[in-house]
Amino acid sequence: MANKYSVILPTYNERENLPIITYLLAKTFKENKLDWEVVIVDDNSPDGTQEVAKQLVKLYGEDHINLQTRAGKLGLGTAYKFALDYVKGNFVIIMDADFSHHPEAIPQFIAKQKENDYDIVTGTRYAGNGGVYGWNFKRKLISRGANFLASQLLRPHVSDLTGSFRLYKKEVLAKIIEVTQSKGYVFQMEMAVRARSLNFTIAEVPIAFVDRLYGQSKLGGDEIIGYLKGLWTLFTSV
Ligand SMILES: Nc1nc2c(ncn2[C@@H]2O[C@H](COP(=O)(O)OP(=O)(O)O[C@H]3O[C@H](CO)[C@@H](O)[C@H](O)[C@@H]3O)[C@@H](O)[C@H]2O)c(=O)[nH]1
Ligand SMILES: [Mg+2]
Repeated sequence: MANKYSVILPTYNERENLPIITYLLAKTFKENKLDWEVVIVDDNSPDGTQEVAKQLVKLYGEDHINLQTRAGKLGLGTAYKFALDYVKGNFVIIMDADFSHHPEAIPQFIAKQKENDYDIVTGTRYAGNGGVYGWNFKRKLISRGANFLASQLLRPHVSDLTGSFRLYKKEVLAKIIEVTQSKGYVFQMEMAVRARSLNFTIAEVPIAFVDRLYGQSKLGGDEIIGYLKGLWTLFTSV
């Protein structure tokens, strides 16, 4: 059976970004002759993201764009969990909808996965020629601090624990999600830690993370507190 790649795109107020990211995803998959779909999970964004998404379903067809909606903002972690039920591909790519994760890296993820039939390929900003562009000092410090804390407590096997541009075998993602409890941004870190305890193989691809062009980040104080709580729970339980 030929491989199919399902991209899960969680959206909250991504009206401007969604058409362009979808266009670039479609272009990348077509150019590389890959079977693809995008599962959009929109949490009733007040900016009208859903109206834009409905137009995209018409434009690209239901086979390629699957719009799923929830009644309100329920968090990034639960969006992936929710989307998994609708995924038709045997591989799943999770990424942000705001261009911080660029579709052009996807062929590299796929090539890396094939090198050794890896279970997971994760993008890293903190190894090789990876990097972060456009963030202010405070945001860089939060991300570095989150990774440093986690690296001290959890001795990770990946260089970017909080990044969220990743490729999974679908059944691997399902097994990890089954045992992952976090609801917010901390989800990414917990998934990487669970992947290790379940003995899945992980490879890394350096990525350039560029801050969003349109709209605002949804990372707030409550997410940071959620991260610290999640980190502590993992430290004391894994
Ligand atoms: N459906 C849904 N989508 C959400 C929610 N919260 C955020 N999103 C979507 O999730 C993606 C990431 O959100 P951003 O608000 O752009 O995150 P960021 O601050 O740029 O954070 C990035 O860096 C973090 C630290 O490295 C990452 O943990 C995070 O995943 C992301 O890559 C975007 O597509 C955004 O619309 C939510 O509650 N529900
Ligand atoms: Mg972002």
